[in-house]
Amino acid sequence: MDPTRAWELWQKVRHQKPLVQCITNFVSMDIMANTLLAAGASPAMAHSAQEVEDFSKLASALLVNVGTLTPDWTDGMQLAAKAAKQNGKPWVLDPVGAGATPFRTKVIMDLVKLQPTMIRGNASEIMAVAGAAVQTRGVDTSAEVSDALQHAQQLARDLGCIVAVSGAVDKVTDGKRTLSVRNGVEMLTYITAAGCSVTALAAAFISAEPEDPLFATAAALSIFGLSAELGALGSGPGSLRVGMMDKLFNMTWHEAAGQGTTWQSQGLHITEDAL
Ligand SMILES: Nc1ncnc2c1ncn2[C@@H]1O[C@H](COP(=O)(O)OP(=O)(O)O)[C@@H](O)[C@H]1O
Ligand SMILES: Cc1ncsc1CCOP(=O)(O)O
Ligand SMILES: [Mg+2]
Repeated sequence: MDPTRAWELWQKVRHQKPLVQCITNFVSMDIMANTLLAAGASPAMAHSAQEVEDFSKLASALLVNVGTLTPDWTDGMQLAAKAAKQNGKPWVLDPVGAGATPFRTKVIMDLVKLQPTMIRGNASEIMAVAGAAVQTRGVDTSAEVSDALQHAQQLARDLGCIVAVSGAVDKVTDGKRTLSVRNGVEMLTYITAAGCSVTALAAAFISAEPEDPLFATAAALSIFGLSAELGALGSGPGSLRVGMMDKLFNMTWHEAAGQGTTWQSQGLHITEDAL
């Protein structure tokens, strides 16, 4: 696909500066908020059941992430998702560690019933949400994207939502069409909360392109991945975090289009899979 559309959507996000209401885990709060800010959105981390419904009126999108789950957070998650639906705001779910424990899986499946606009997880998380047999290790994947693809497509059809499976090549599907995103670096798997952050970025992108959440999700994954490619300084996860954040802030059109970089970057790389 021509990178122009993803780039223009990004500029729309920057122009609109959507407020993304984030109910997320303690590990990810900092990097997620900074990812949203660097890319041009506006984060607000607010999880109390006392205020999530009021926040929903202000926000352009909601992210729910179950990473560091405790029972006192689940009411806020449910209320926020219901309020987003009622207010016509997109909401996205990051089912961190789905399948790892019965408590976590039950909370996730109850949230899934509230019709998220998009679910993004790694391969084993998406397989667990789809009810497939998978041995979840924790929050990192124990499966390959190829193992999860058919489950993701079925899940998307069953729920009528977008499902994204991240990994070396990300797959984003509505159950009929599937997009592949070939951006990112393997070193991202050594940065905690990279997946959490890209899910939040997708919420921002979907709010700016609500009529095409499939493409908006792929665009967010592609931009996040390319920022990591261009920002990787080569020495390790610490510098990748910094370099990636800088590229989310200052990536140029030439870099997005894969032109004029000093190495072999192809730029934003989204393709549609053959049926
Ligand atoms: N092997 C890889 N090569 C390139 N990019 C990757 C790889 N694994 C994950 N990514 C990227 O890292 C980000 C987080 O994905 P992932 O590690 O699958 O999620 P999680 O952190 O939730 O387990 C995504 O943008 C994804 O595209
Ligand atoms: C390490 C950890 N533990 C609970 S949540 C969390 C962060 C997971 O982030 P990600 O799924 O993006 O790697
Ligand atoms: Mg994750």
